[in-house]
Amino acid sequence: MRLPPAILANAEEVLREILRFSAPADTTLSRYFKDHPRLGGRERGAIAECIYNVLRNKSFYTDFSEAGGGATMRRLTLLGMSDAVGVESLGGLTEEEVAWVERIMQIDRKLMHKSSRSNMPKWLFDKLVEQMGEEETLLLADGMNKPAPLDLRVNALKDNREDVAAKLLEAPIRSTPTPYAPLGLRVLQKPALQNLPLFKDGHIEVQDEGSQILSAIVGAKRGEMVVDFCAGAGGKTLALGATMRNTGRLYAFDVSEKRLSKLKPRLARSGLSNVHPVLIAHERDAKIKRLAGKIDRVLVDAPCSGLGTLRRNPDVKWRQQAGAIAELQQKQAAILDGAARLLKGGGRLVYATCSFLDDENDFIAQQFIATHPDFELVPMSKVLAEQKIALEMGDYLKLLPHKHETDGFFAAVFERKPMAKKASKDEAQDSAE
Ligand SMILES: C[S@@+](CC[C@H](N)C(=O)[O-])C[C@H]1O[C@@H](n2cnc3c(N)ncnc32)[C@H](O)[C@@H]1O
Repeated sequence: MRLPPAILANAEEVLREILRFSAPADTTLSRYFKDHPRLGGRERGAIAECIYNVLRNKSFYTDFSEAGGGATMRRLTLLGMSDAVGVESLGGLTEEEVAWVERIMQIDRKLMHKSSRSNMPKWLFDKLVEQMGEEETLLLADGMNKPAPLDLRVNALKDNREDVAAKLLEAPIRSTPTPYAPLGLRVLQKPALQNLPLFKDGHIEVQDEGSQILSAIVGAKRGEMVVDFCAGAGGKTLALGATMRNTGRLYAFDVSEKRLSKLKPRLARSGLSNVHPVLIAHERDAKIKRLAGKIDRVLVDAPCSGLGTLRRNPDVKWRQQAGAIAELQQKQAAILDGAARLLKGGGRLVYATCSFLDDENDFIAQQFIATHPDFELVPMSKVLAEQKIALEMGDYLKLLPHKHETDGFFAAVFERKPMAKKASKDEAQDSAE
């Protein structure tokens, strides 16, 4: 059955708003659906897919939508919808529009100019070509333009991967073990999980395999003192707490009360009682100073451009500005420096981002080592071997969708050298402040 013509008008209306890029696309879309309760499930699905198609393929679509007659926004919507449901499923199109869409759909996208083919803003395309070459940039762009699969992490406190897979199958939801993360399951469809007892009782959490790997390389152990410095809504906190088998102390710091408040219901489901959420004002907060030199492991999942999550949030590449990266770098370095003070001798500091830009990754890691002689880099190959994760990496973790089928993630691990007597005394004084 064809979709009613009004759906195109709805999609065009919300697309116009989203392309102003004044708010994240998913926020605008949810609000639009709330304001239009009469839209049914199929219509909502088609509109959402149309919007995400436009965000993923904006350069390609725009090249063709700006030429010819008719309003550009209508043409963008037509292309997004046709890629979503097929032009034959759209009601209310003129013959001319159908012919135009069919013509565009037949174009071999590989023949387009490389920058358009990448569907990225020019500054980002140029930066990536400089960083990894043109061929790799296009592969990355293609990988980032595919929707992400749905990954789950099994809560080892409550269940194991095999049993969860069997229980999911009863639902019936088919899943396969993730290739690298030991507790991950990749779900082959996109089912609603919220009402499943497995979810409500905290046996599973939704978490990209990359994020699970990142939590694993922190290497948190039973009885340790651990800090998740930028905990947000606690995706990685929950994984760390379970790795610690609900023992020791795990501090979840963040400057955002709103984000930390989202951790609470997740904590309740998870069964963890070793987690202590702490709202901090900034990375030099007195609450942090009290713990200086006392912590075994610190994860800094730093605020970043978020470009590694383009599979889920394709609007990020259009919303992010080239100039914002320098500002982020300053913040990243400051947070890392603040977090480093927490570690005891022999303790490990993990710096992570969900970005694939060297500026936010290698650069920050190298700058940290150059300015912190009391730390040394632990090669990622060593860290991964310790965790028995079968991934080949050099000094750093660099996960990319076209290579590992995960979001884009970066991580570097530093170990604090055993502290000299004087340094320990200084830290003790710090912590007394
Ligand atoms: C990439 S997000 C963290 C995501 C989270 N770890 C997770 O797994 O869901 C970065 C977080 O850093 C927080 N943040 C920003 N500035 C900070 C600061 N100075 N100290 C601590 N956290 C900060 C942000 O509020 C945000 O929640």
